[in-house]
Amino acid sequence: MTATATAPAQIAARVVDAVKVYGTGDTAVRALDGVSVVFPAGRFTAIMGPSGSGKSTLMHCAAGLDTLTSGTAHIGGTALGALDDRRLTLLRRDRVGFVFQAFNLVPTLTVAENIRLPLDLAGRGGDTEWIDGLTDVVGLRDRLHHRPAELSGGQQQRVAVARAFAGRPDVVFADEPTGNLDSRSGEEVLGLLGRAVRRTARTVVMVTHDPVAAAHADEVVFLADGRLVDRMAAPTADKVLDRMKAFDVREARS
Ligand SMILES: Nc1ncnc2c1ncn2[C@@H]1O[C@H](COP(=O)(O)OP(=O)(O)OP(=O)(O)O)[C@@H](O)[C@H]1O
Repeated sequence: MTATATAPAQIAARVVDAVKVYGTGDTAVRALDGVSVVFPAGRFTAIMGPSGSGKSTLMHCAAGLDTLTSGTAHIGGTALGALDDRRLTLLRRDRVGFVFQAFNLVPTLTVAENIRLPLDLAGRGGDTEWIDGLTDVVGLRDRLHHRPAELSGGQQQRVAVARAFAGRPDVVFADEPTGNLDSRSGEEVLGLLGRAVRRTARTVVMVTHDPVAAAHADEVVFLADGRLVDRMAAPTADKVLDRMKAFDVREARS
């Protein structure tokens, strides 16, 4: 499988001056406090930070699952704030893939049907070569006619990864994709996310709290208190862990 004429633009997704406030008055929480970040196309980026630092909020707002209080979010060249609900739903369906901790497969459909679901929902036929290639990347060729309940957790998440890439999205957002998996299955899923990025020239943005998971990314962005505080290229688990320990020290002092 190779990058095709539909390869995305150089920036897959970005937010600029992103502010997200939940609630009002005394109970208001400033989950994002002026975050600007670019997610380059064809790269695997991990979002890390302490609990409550705004990782999921950033992902949800960047993916069009939630709206910003102020600032802008773009997928490719499209400003999400300019879209009405219907166009936002279509954008999420056609240009964004999702992988969640809980797999979220349709239990009554086979593996093959689950993988093709985004294309079928969009009424897009064809693309057999692409789906075939994806099936090989995730190593599920001999399971295509099984149902999710007949698969291990790791296999189910591999189906979810293939489904996320099925519609050739501009960007795949993964929220703690290994949170429900043992470490071996988790490693497999992370390895295949990296392979999918390299082999298909697609883009992955992954939220994780696990330094070992983050080390699979090309780059890690660090959030603290709703702000972007650092970026790290070519991460290793040890380097990421050291950076996270600095947050713990700072929190312990404050
Ligand atoms: N729907 C909501 N209503 C009110 N506050 C919220 C809501 N969602 C998140 N928050 C608050 O916003 C802040 C950031 O939350 P967020 O879930 O984005 O952090 P996180 O870094 O993903 O945390 P974790 O690693 O624990 O999942 C937290 O203080 C959280 O309590």
